[in-house]
Amino acid sequence: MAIANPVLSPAARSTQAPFVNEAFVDFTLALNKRLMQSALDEVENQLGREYDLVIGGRRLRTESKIVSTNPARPKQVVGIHSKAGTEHVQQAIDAAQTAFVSWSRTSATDRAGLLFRAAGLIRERKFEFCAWLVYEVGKNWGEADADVGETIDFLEFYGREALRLAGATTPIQFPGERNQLRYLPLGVGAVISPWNFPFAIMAGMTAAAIVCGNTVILKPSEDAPTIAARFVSLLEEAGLPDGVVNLCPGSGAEFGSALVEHPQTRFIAFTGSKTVGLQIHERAARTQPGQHFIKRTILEMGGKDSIIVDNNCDLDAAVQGVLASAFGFNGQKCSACSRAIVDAEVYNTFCDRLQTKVAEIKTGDPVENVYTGPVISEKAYRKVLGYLDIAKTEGVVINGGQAIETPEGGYYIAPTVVKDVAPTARIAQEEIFGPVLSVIRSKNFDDALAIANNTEYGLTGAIYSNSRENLERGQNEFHVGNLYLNRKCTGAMVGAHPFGGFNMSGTDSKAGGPDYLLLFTQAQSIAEKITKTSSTAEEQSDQMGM
Ligand SMILES: NC(=O)c1ccc[n+]([C@@H]2O[C@H](COP(=O)([O-])OP(=O)(O)OC[C@H]3O[C@@H](n4cnc5c(N)ncnc54)[C@H](O)[C@@H]3O)[C@@H](O)[C@H]2O)c1
Ligand SMILES: N[C@@H](CCC=O)C(=O)O
Repeated sequence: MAIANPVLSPAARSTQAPFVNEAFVDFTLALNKRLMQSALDEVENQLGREYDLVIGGRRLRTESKIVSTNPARPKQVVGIHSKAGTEHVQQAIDAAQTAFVSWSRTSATDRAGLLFRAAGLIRERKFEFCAWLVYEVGKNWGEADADVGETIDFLEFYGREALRLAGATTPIQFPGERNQLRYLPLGVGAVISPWNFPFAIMAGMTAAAIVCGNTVILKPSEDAPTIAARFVSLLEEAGLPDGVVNLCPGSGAEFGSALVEHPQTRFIAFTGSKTVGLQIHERAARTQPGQHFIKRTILEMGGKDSIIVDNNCDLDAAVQGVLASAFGFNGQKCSACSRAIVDAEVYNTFCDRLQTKVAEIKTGDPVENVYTGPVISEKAYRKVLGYLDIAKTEGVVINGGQAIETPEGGYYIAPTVVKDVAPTARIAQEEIFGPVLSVIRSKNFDDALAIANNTEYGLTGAIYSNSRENLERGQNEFHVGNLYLNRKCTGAMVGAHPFGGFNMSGTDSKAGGPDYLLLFTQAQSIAEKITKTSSTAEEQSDQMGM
């Protein structure tokens, strides 16, 4: 199915044009609403299909399956996926290794071209991909569009970045030598992705790896394999050679860890939880028999992100920013605000205004495009409900605090605000990854900064303040990878907000930034002495001082 979007971008952008972020779809326009509705209808007709593993371009069907279901209606099957077991690891590595021989020698222009064509195809089918995200992970239309838009951005951005890297030179040419600096691919790598940005993060890590000449085994989340399968098919349509991306949905603990430990896996690009990220870090560090390189790990992990609300700020803007950051996609973002640290002078007013606004949030089936939908799975639902029990002992619940039951049995939890939470309380320290916000009172700005820095994480943070001095102090003292001033702490844009966290939030890889591709390469420096036989006419005349 190809649903074109005549409003936004009728044609793929010129690859020569400077990068610009993909425009968001305006769902208030009747035409876009209609296009989205018909995409939802068409995708609904495709739910429940079977998808195979893709290894070396061949489809492989397994007995064992991963069944992906709609979190809003858990009985609705989105896709049935062949499940890679540990026995598929070697097969996938071999296919990737074979493909590496030619893909690593393919020009940067051709590799970037693949990304640009894929971006163009996704742009043409934007509503269709949004619909898949609505069904598979419960995003509302705007959140789905942001995920699809970010995917296009990653493809367009990394394509251009690869061309830029291909033109790298040494800062100087040493007299009498010809000096080169080349960024070579690493080899075969693992891409292990989470379910919460199942398109953008999965496709972004994959695209970055392959545009540098690497080949990969892609292991998407068990909660979102369908979007990955559709992405790999689209890459094939865009001209992906066999074996460059090998799609292996599988269990993280089994297939994922076997892949990480394999002696031929040269790098692991992972985005997910702290616990799994640290396990990967440890396993990858252990040298396996036959391994002759140090594995590289690119690990982006969880967050416990704070917004500081200063006593002199625009309080309505702060309420709005906290609400959007805490409850956008039900707080299921690593960047989500789960701690509002509010100055004592404005604390009560802030809590009252926030309570009123949160009470207006509509929760329901994302197909209807409501603000918040279900959490991803029964496991997540149970985990968040467990934290709601803890919340009742650690603060005063002023919104939500319970599940919302529906006839379809969706995993809904009411947007929850807990005030008077101590900075060291469990709900103020542990990543809940659901619609639960703790509000913490601070004595003054110093106290607010100390509280903001008191978790093991360091991903995003924001400050609402009208004091230049405090905003500047925040820039020096609020220790997070992505700091936002007088705006929400979610919604990083490719190119503008390179994304990645400090401390236990990860290796600060800065996805969507100018340094990201370097992580997927090894730089080689070549120096050739200029001799009569090796030099060009120009170099010979330079040598002779002409
Ligand atoms: N920092 C970021 O950029 C960022 C972005 C998105 C999500 N996240 C984080 O991701 C988490 C939510 O995603 P999730 O629930 O999918 O995370 P997760 O860690 O449970 O799973 C992530 C991926 O790792 C795989 N996996 C699980 N165990 C493994 C193992 N032992 N070895 C190898 N792979 C294994 C999973 O199958 C999945 O594909 C949250 O903590 C969130 O903060 C971080
Ligand atoms: N990049 C996203 C968060 C990704 C993690 O979940 C944001 O900026 O909100």
